[in-house]
Amino acid sequence: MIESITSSKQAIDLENKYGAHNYHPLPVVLSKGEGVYMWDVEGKKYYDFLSSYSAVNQGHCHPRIMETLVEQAGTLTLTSRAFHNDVLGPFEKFLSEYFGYDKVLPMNTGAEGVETAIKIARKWGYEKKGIPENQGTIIVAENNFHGRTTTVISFSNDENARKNFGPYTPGFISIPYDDTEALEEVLKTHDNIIGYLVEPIQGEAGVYVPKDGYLKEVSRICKKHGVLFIADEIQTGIARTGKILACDHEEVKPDMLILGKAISGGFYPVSAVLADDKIMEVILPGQHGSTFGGNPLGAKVAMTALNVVKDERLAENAEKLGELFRARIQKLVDKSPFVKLVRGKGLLNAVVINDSEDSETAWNICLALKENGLLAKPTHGNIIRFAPPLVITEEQIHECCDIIEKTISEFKH
Ligand SMILES: Cc1ncc(COP(=O)(O)O)c(CNc2cccc(C(=O)O)c2)c1O
Repeated sequence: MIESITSSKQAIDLENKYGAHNYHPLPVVLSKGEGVYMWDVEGKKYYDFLSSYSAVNQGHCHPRIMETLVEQAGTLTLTSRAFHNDVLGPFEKFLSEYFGYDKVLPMNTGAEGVETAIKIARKWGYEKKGIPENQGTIIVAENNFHGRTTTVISFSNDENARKNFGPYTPGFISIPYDDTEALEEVLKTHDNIIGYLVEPIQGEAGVYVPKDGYLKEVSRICKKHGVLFIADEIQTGIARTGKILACDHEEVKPDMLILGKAISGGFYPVSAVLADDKIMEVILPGQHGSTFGGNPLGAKVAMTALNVVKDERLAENAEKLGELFRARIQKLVDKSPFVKLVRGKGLLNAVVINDSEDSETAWNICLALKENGLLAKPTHGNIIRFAPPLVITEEQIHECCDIIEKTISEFKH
């Protein structure tokens, strides 16, 4: 029997009783989404300022993507890779040309994309670079977030994400983020380095935007030492930061590109690893894959979702309205005791609340924002991420800044 929900409390009670408690959501139960808006079970309307962690850049239930989903869902959803189908090839060509790589390996979730990139990079290290088998090392950045699988949390330094999930996968070394001297030092003092896996902007760590030129320098150093620059653009990609890719701000092309989230506009899990032939050719039949990887339904949805990004000039909109957002919130920084700073790129922004890491202030401000019709959530402790769908208008950004200003100016500890 499927229980129909008539109240938010009823939904939350069901989750508490029957669901694993692996999240701590804000106390709101959503039942409808459209563009930049979501509605809860009681019919209250909200601005979505999280976009499902940048998976809904095109806005909720985008009509063009929905039409593609419905049409393909009634035609052919899944063949497995045991057989060909008439969508995968066109999808792989479309994605390769859209991002400028020779080949694509399609998967489903972001973490699967990261795991896939690690496997390909390792194989390249052993078979192309001549690193002794099982002795390869991939450099990662401290405070990284690349997903929740066992290998990925093995190189996390977030104790909450890794404690009691061991034994951990070896073969990773951490360096400080936004520190190219540390990268160069590791490359000079360690053998068997395969590559550097890094987020162009660290999202979960709290929207840490590196110094201008960081990515260009990372690319130069990796080339100089013959190691792979592996960019995880799962959260920063697909127009979120004001360019199609965050790497585009510095006109660098990573050796391996990992995509997910908004590649399919929030309709269907699609992720992908892109690389040129000299890297991707190390993967031979039977060496990697997934039941749903590259399926016709997800592939068709992703092509429409990516066309929407360009047709609706979402990167340009993110660039313009991101500047406007930060300028408005900066005024708040100047006058409110609660707001320490605002930072970000395009429409990936965060506000650092003027309180200790372990305070409840950021959480309580998000509760107050919810009451005022805007949904956002702290990334860590005292940092609130603000990331609306990229279809937001100038008028809506101003209305949201009004809500944020009102909420913070009325906020009492
Ligand atoms: C940079 C980056 N890389 C990999 C992942 C993993 O993607 P998947 O979640 O699709 O496996 C992310 C995901 N980012 C992210 C951010 C906040 C919460 C959550 C969550 O697991 O609820 C995920 C991410 O932000």
